[in-house]
Amino acid sequence: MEIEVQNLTFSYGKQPVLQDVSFSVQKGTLTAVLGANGAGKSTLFRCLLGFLTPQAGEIRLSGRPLSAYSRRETAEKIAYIPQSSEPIFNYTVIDTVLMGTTGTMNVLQRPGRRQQEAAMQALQRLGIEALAQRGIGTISGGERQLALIARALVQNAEILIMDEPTANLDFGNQQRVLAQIRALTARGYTVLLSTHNPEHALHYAHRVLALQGGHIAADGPTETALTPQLLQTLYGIQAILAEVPTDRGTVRSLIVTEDME
Ligand SMILES: Nc1ncnc2c1ncn2[C@@H]1O[C@H](COP(=O)(O)OP(=O)(O)OP(=O)(O)O)[C@@H](O)[C@H]1O
Repeated sequence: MEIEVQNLTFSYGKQPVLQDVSFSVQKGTLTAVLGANGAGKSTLFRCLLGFLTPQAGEIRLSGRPLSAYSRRETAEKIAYIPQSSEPIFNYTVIDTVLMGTTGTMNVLQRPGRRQQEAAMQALQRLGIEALAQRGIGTISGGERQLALIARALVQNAEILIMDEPTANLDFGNQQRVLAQIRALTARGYTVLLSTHNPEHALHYAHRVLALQGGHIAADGPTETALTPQLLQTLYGIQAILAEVPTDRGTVRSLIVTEDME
């Protein structure tokens, strides 16, 4: 197993956020983490990244306890990809990606040819190599999100943690970014991403992990775990899963049936 979480309990103060949470994630899979606002998705991610220390329980990455990893080893194993927002500095795309290599270098080292090549390769893998010399503030939100993913790829981490990677993206870029993320799992990357859009989980995720009230409300393959009952439990919304015929076969789609009047 790439990630194993056993009886994880975390609270910021007296208020427990995660209680006795256990799950495991296989290598090369895309897991969509669902849950209402405040359900604990980011908290779970911060625990997995070693930013927060749980009060109880254990996290294992590739069979080894996270607590046994040094900071550098953690950075080489697991990378965090934040939401794409307006950047403060207008670094070039390639320099932004190169920042991902700093964890693998000494403090005084500057990126060399090997790092430059790795950065270009990551841009190529995501189809945005033509943007290498553009300022990160002059490209679109979707392109910037892909650049942030490229930065995580050069970190050489096999596990990618993404906080709502499609927030702020238009409809087309949401699909393009998710398709690129899904393609990474076919290359052996393990991805956990949070999303507020269950359709994204339905179409792109191998697995769904849903949090509610500090506990796991669902955990399993998307086909079986993502049900109308789960959406009712998580969001208090009535929906049905419809089988829609398309020219590439039947596709499942969520339709909200709740009367919002
Ligand atoms: N630094 C903090 N100090 C105290 N409480 C916090 C802190 N960060 C989060 N919380 C609380 O912990 C709970 C879980 O927050 P978390 O950010 O993990 O939820 P989330 O599922 O990521 O939410 P969202 O979907 O709104 O981003 C919330 O009740 C939140 O108010």
